[in-house]
Amino acid sequence: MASSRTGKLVILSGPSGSGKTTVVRKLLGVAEPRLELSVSATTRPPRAGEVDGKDYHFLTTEEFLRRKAAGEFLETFEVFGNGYWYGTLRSEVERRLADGISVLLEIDVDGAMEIVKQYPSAVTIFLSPGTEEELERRLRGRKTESEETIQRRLATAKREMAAMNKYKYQIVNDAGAVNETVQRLADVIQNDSGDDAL
Ligand SMILES: Nc1nc2c(ncn2[C@@H]2O[C@H](COP(=O)(O)OP(=O)(O)O)[C@@H](O)[C@H]2O)c(=O)[nH]1
Ligand SMILES: Nc1ncnc2c1ncn2[C@@H]1O[C@H](COP(=O)(O)OP(=O)(O)O)[C@@H](O)[C@H]1O
Repeated sequence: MASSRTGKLVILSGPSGSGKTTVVRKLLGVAEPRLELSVSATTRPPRAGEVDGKDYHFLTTEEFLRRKAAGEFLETFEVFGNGYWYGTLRSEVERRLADGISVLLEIDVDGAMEIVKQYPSAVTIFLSPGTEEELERRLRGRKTESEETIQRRLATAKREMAAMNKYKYQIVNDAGAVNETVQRLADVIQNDSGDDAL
């Protein structure tokens, strides 16, 4: 039977390397009630092991801009100033919420604030890596980026950390404590009352 209640919209942000992908993978398995991930669209190339339609919808810039013009996105953002676009597709979010299924968005700070304007009761969570040193260690440990990209991401991280108090919840993903972080996320999402985020 379809639920008469709409699902919760959960927004998770945090600097690149804070551990979003790692904790979200585990969270989807344990969250109650059911939580599904919105797969974003991007024009950046896939990393080794990333699957189209699962990690992202990988689009050409032409296709991305065509769909943007057609109004298919809730928000779009050119994240690192390097020409790559990211965006949340309406088709990933609207139907599920109406069907009573909660949806998780893993998006950057600017995108998050755009969405909150449209969904003021969204559950907004900022994931922080603890310290700057820990963030740098994780970015280097992942071995997926060039030195230039790492430096750019560290600079962006400082700007993003400054926005953390715009989120309803702040969670530190302590080194070696992934399972604890996942549990805290699950608790926050389950217990949020739906009061407006701002
Ligand atoms: N605004 C917006 N940001 C997004 C979206 N999808 C991903 N991002 C953000 O884009 C940034 C870069 O993501 P990605 O290239 O996968 O790198 P990662 O953060 O290191 O995994 C991260 O801050 C994501 O949260 C989206 O649909 N909209
Ligand atoms: N709590 C943690 N302690 C130590 N390392 C972590 C923790 N969470 C994530 N990592 C590692 O840090 C790196 C960045 O995590 P990732 O999930 O890719 O971050 P993001 O999606 O935010 O960019 C990965 O190599 C991951 O295994």
